[in-house]
Amino acid sequence: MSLPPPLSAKDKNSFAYETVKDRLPLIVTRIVDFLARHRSDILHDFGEDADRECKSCIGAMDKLRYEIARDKPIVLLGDQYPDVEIWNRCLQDMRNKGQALSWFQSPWLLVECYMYRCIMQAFYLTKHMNTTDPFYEMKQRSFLASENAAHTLLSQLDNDLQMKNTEESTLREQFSTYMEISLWGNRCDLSLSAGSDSSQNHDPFHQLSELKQCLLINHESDVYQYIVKQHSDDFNHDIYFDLILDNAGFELLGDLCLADFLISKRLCSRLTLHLKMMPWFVSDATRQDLDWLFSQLEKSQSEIWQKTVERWKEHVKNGQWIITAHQFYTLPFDYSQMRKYSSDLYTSLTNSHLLIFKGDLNYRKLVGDLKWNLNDKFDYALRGFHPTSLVVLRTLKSDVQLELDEQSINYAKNLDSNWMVTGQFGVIQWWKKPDV
Ligand SMILES: O=P(O)(O)OC[C@H]1O[C@](O)(CO)[C@@H](O)[C@@H]1O
Ligand SMILES: [Mn+2]
Repeated sequence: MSLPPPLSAKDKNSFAYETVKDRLPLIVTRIVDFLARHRSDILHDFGEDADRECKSCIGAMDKLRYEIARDKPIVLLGDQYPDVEIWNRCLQDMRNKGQALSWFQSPWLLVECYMYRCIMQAFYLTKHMNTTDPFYEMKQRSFLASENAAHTLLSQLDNDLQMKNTEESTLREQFSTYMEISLWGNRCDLSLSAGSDSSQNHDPFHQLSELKQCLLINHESDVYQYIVKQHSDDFNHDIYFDLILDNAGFELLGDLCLADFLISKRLCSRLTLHLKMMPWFVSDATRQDLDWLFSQLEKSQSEIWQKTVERWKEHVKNGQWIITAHQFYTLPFDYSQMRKYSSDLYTSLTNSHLLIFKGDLNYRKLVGDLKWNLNDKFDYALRGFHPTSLVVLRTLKSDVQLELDEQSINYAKNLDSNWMVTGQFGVIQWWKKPDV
């Protein structure tokens, strides 16, 4: 199988170059700010030892920034986190094959993942800060600034779920609505804006019809037909879905609304939510972010928020929602390598009827972050990652996209010359596993 080369910052006209040159150092700078702001609290709460650790984290961030800017070699990791061995083996293998290992010369996916892993290494090497999430303030702030939109969303969900014996056409419409709410929530990510505001201020339902024109691929009805078929093939059997989550905050809220809708309307009987095991790409959701979101709903004055979180906790308690975080999602591999490096995860996904992947990074990993042509086939780009049928809900924030027709390309280009990287456009792209 001949494959295109990986996206890389060595190509000076690429978004990868811009990201490694400007965006990544800015993200590291924001962590220095974060640490500097909290240093006196850390000293006060945990003493001199912790203060020294805070200083060492600041030093590690400065060093990281310098090494990125100077295109220094990528070196092996040295903390005690359980994934170190696999990371180092990957880096060592690349070195043995004579591949360049530096910030601007290596594949973009590798260096971008490596940066977040290096950030966490600095924290993992401390005694007092090894559970600190350097992005938590940004994530929480962005959710709190989206409170009105969150209220509108949860009220509408409450209405829709109260409706009993929903007609088929209404159910179909509601399915589209929650898919699109989840999709456009992906505009609210913080790594693209290097952590500055990305809150949702508008009525999310109102915006949907307007946003239709930004939807460059819409396979919603294929997905719906597929789900209906799963039910009609065997009325009584259990239907399992997996939702591979992306960002915390308003995006996560929208994803949970979709997950709730799918369970409550019995479109599936069990849904597994996949989180990240460590802070990742600034805004990606961890278990702590999910717990924090639940606590915000619980302590709210709003009856609807409280009722919603009660229902969500019930889904977890009765096993209809399974919450998990696998190490694979924070390794530098793309999804075609999952079977080799995390066969347990791959096998569990083969038991699912539908995988819903959220966001840009998941898309990059599905297609290997390679320099595909816009009209290349999505099926081909998956390179054998075929555990089960899948759909991606993604806004475009990097210069890779598959199977886009000429008309849509021209349309988007005319509206915005940077159409591939601003998050303005989105796709709902579907791949069906062939029947055997
Ligand atoms: O949260 P998402 O949708 O995966 O987006 C993260 C994207 O933002 C960027 O970090 C911007 O640099 C991309 O590299 C990445 O693909
Ligand atoms: Mn993300």
